[in-house]
Amino acid sequence: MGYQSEETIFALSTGLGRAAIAVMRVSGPQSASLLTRLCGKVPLPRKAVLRRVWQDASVKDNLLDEALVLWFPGPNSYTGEDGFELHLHAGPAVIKAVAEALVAGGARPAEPGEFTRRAFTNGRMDLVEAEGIADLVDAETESQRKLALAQTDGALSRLYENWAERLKRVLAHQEALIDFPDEDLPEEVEQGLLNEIHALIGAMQEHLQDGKRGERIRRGVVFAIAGPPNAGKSSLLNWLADRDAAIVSPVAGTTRDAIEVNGSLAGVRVTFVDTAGMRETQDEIEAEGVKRALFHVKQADCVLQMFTGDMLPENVFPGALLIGNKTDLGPVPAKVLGMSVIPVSLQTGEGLNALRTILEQKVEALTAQSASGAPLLTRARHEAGVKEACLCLQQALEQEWPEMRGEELRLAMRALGRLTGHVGVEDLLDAVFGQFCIGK
Ligand SMILES: Nc1nc2c(c(=O)[nH]1)N(C=O)[C@@H](CNc1ccc(C(=O)N[C@@H](CCC(=O)O)C(=O)O)cc1)CN2
Ligand SMILES: Nc1nc2c(ncn2[C@@H]2O[C@H](COP(=O)(O)OP(=O)(O)OP(=O)(O)O)[C@@H](O)[C@H]2O)c(=O)[nH]1
Ligand SMILES: [Mg+2]
Repeated sequence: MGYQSEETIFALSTGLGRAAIAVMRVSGPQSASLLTRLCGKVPLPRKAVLRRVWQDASVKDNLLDEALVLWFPGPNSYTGEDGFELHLHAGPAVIKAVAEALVAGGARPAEPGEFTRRAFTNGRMDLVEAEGIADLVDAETESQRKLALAQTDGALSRLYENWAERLKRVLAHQEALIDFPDEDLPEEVEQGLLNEIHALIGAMQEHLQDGKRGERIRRGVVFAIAGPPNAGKSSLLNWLADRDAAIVSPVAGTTRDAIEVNGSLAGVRVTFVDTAGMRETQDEIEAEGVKRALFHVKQADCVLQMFTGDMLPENVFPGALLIGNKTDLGPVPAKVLGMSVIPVSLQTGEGLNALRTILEQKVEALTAQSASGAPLLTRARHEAGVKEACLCLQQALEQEWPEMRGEELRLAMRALGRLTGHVGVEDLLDAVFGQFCIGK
């Protein structure tokens, strides 16, 4: 059994704003007495019942609402402790009155992510699965949903746990070599151990090299739109956004600040960043805009490099897609510096369907799952942990002394343990759960 929380917490688990129903969620040791206080008695576990909700049901004082009530006794509930839900009429006054009744009964408002934090502390899920739940709540696209769901289901946890298991066996063999150096342990023990370390390093490197795919799906694929002034970059952004997000004008140097628009392509979340036209300029503000444009070009997963037939680019940004605009005014070459050009006219719409298809293909290529179907790396926290474990294993291979090798193996083990939250993560928890929304 995990620890027992002392405090009973509550939060509105459904969003604010006009709605029919609001779910008030409660968890902690005083749940049963609170539920009795508000509704008179505790219903059967997980059976929805319709009850009147009072400020104090024992004296039928001050009726607050009529609600659907669900009782979730621990330890098999979401949080692992006693809890209940009130499905209320979603008026702000109802919610406020019920919150006040809960406070009067001894509960306090929950911190962001506190329900899931309790689920973690009570051993209902590990840290990677908890992060998956936060991502599932935030998921806006189909690919984000699938990635997060796989993670809540433990696919990524199982990968990390499998490494930790294998490492534990390596460490046990290493300890045997330390404790019985002169005994006749078979030669194969040391060779087998080294082979396994190599295999683990290989698996970790493959996971890391699976690149930024998982992170791209989770955070969105970023396209930066760059090129000289007046090429039609803001016109392209507005077409992609399907609204007037950026100012379009015949004046060269119109856009200064980078303008970001979110959308979805091929079921993937994408961000398009329109930037200032790049040129030498005396204007201080425009120069700052150009600086920011270069920053976004560097950060982007793919650059949409725009130009027109009368000002061909002298160089191409790495991995860029070349877009030749204003075909209505004159032809653009089929190739520039050996690279194919996508001809379009934002004015007439010519070539835009083809462009959309190319962008969808690009997004698919940037986020494609590996053929093995192995779970993807999704967060910088995981990347750092796997990198650290991998580095320790590489250092273990370089140690002459068995004791030193053992130490590096233990450090690798610890790095993996911190990933899933099985060891020494107290310092991490505020950072992980602070990113959740209230009521989760
Ligand atoms: N109204 C409501 N909808 C919800 C949730 C919730 O807590 N409340 N969830 C929460 O995020 C998600 C579903 N997750 C859930 C997880 C466990 C249980 C549950 O009833 N557990 C049982 C034990 C089940 C068993 O082990 O057999 C229990 O509480 O006794 C319910 C929902 C999404 N939808
Ligand atoms: N004829 C024609 N004009 C276009 C086309 N696309 C954009 N324009 C015009 O070109 C001008 C510049 O367009 P913008 O989209 O503001 O260009 P920009 O690249 O964002 O320019 P800066 O922000 O100054 O760097 C505007 O007057 C647009 O209406 C096109 O395909 N054909
Ligand atoms: Mg512009």
